[in-house]
Amino acid sequence: MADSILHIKNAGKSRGAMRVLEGVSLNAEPGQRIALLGHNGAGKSTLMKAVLGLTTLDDGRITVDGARPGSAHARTVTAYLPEAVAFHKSLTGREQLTLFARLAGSDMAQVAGYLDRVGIADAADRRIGTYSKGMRQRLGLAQVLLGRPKLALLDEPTSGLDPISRHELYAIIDEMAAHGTAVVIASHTLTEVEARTDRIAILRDGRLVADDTLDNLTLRAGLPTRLRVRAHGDAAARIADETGGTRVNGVSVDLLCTPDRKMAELRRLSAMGEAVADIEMHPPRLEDLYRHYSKGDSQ
Ligand SMILES: Nc1ncnc2c1ncn2[C@@H]1O[C@H](COP(=O)(O)OP(=O)(O)OP(=O)(O)O)[C@@H](O)[C@H]1O
Repeated sequence: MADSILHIKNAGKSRGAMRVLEGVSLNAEPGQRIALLGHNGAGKSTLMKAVLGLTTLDDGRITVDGARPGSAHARTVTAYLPEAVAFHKSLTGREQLTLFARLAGSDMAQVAGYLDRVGIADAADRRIGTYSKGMRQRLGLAQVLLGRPKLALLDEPTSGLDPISRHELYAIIDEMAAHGTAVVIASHTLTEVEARTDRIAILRDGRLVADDTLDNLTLRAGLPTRLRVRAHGDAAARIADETGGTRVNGVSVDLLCTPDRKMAELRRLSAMGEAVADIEMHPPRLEDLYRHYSKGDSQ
């Protein structure tokens, strides 16, 4: 698409005899938050490195804001947060970020504001060698923010962070996206990306096996929704009998129904009147979808 910041077309790469990327096409538009998922060794880091210009492709083409990965323009508009951020241990957080601002030609007056934004203002004048992993991760995020990138690549950004820090990090990612940055997040933490991304891309053995919104992936997978029906009095046996569901405890019955059968099933339950006290719906989670797409159930 013309207004994509990141265009990946048919990316292919071999390492020795192994094909680590094959026919991968992916676009990222301004303001989009894309989760890049895949098992260990699926090719996520290789793809990110190719976008950063740190490794070359054997086939296909990548452009970043119209430029070649690794070119001066692509580097200016791209920010990268590696999983394990490495800094000069002897510098303070403020010195490191000021150094980065100078190198990147960013506004140095904003350093304090970014340190505050990521929650390490109090530790700004301590040496990075004394920081916890989470604090280094926050400093890395400040560095990403300071570059005001059009494209941010975040590799497992929440690893090493406690639950509150994770929540704060996603709030910052949301803000970046709201300001137009396209954010690609490689992650294994499905519950987080489920709620906080616009699109899910799944790599399996170097191939992209899914790339869509969570809703569309759910529809296409056709995985069942679980209906948990709570019975009134002793009606559970009757409900299980009439619906073919499974009794799960004294008063409830579980029914699995595909998306196209869901409304019919609800109408049938509703026609049972007083026998049904309550119905809880449990649609498939990203975890179920991930398993479906990454294990090849989709083909
Ligand atoms: N420098 C390298 N030399 C040889 N093979 C490599 C190199 N880097 C990666 N590979 C191989 O390429 C494949 C893809 O690796 P990659 O690191 O891209 O996967 P990943 O999806 O990022 O995995 P993880 O979730 O474990 O970080 C793997 O089989 C890996 O062994």
